[in-house]
Amino acid sequence: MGLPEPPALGASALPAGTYAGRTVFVTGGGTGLGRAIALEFARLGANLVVASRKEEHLAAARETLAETGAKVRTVSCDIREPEQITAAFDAAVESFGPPDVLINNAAANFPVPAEEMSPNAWRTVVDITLNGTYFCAREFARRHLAAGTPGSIVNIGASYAWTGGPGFAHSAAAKAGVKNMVETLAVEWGPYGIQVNGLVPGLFPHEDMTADIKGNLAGTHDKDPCQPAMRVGRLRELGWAATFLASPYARFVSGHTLVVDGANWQRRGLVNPPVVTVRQQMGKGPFVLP
Ligand SMILES: CCCCCCCCCCC/C=C/C(=O)SCCNC(=O)CCNC(=O)[C@H](O)C(C)(C)COP(=O)(O)OP(=O)(O)OC[C@H]1O[C@@H](n2cnc3c(N)ncnc32)[C@H](O)[C@@H]1OP(=O)(O)O
Ligand SMILES: NC(=O)C1=CN([C@@H]2O[C@H](COP(=O)(O)OP(=O)(O)OC[C@H]3O[C@@H](n4cnc5c(N)ncnc54)[C@H](OP(=O)(O)O)[C@@H]3O)[C@@H](O)[C@H]2O)C=CC1
Repeated sequence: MGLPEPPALGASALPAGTYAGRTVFVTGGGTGLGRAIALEFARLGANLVVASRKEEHLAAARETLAETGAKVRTVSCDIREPEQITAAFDAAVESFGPPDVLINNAAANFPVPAEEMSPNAWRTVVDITLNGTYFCAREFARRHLAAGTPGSIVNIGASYAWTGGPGFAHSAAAKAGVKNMVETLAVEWGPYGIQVNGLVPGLFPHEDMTADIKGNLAGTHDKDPCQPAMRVGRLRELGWAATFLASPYARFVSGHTLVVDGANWQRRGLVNPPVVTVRQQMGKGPFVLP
């Protein structure tokens, strides 16, 4: 049986118009989970700013969000580059005024055994996932602190921030940093009216997943018997959690990271199954020095 299915797409726990007149800035909002999150804010009346590198992804955001009637601005931006982030926020202000909410969703990841990872591969994932998240939060907060206005930040994380992530050493370390940053920044910026929270998706397969990750998920299906929920996450479930965390109904929630994964990260057996190395899971032979 597993956990019941959620209400249908289009339903909402929050009152209609909760975000009317508000602007939400979503990094990586043209694909997968970022687009699903942006969609839920749009349904609740927000203006959306979507920032990422690729025009095809920005076009996808415009197309999806247009269906809701929301006003949308897309901006080309690599979050590794602080000056591009400043320019993206300037563009947001030009269209709608200062963003009220920042969804730090953009990230990078690919499975690779730690011993095979190049220094540049490590740096790239940490630079996008950890540094880029901080640079965006910094830009958002500086503007609010200078103006004396409140705001809300939601950083998208991953449960291997707590558990470690064999096969994803770079991303797991970066996400641990992201979770820790939530706790620090919530305290530093709370006195100025800025909430900072984390939101951790469990397994939410989607069409935009990179080939590497899709390939490794080939055996996973909708009613996933490997998870306590006996199913994977529905994209709207993450969108609903994000709209709640950033809403007026969650004003006293700050410094918290909410896990939306049907308890998958808590799963343990009475007896451990045999260890299968990351190399075996990825179909690789023994490591040899190049
Ligand atoms: C093993 C079991 C698997 C189970 C599956 C479970 C899956 C659950 C995952 C749940 C958590 C998910 C977290 C996520 O973050 S999902 C988000 C993923 N989305 C993306 O990553 C989108 C953005 N990604 C990218 O743009 C690119 O993939 C990249 C991160 C590589 C950045 O692109 P950029 O153009 O800046 O970088 P380069 O192509 O120049 O590459 C930089 C270095 O990285 C090396 N590299 C790239 N890909 C791989 C790879 N697949 N394996 C090893 N190394 C890789 C590349 O060679 C460069 O290094 P060098 O210069 O040294 O060659
Ligand atoms: N899907 C899942 O099951 C899980 C996802 N997560 C987290 O959820 C979030 C979304 O993941 P998901 O939707 O699956 O992944 P996607 O690969 O679909 O999305 C990643 C997004 O990040 C953007 N991005 C990547 N690098 C940069 C950059 N340097 N500058 C700006 N934007 C960038 C990409 O856009 P562009 O290429 O246009 O730059 C893309 O839209 C991530 O934080 C991920 O770690 C966590 C656990 C599980």
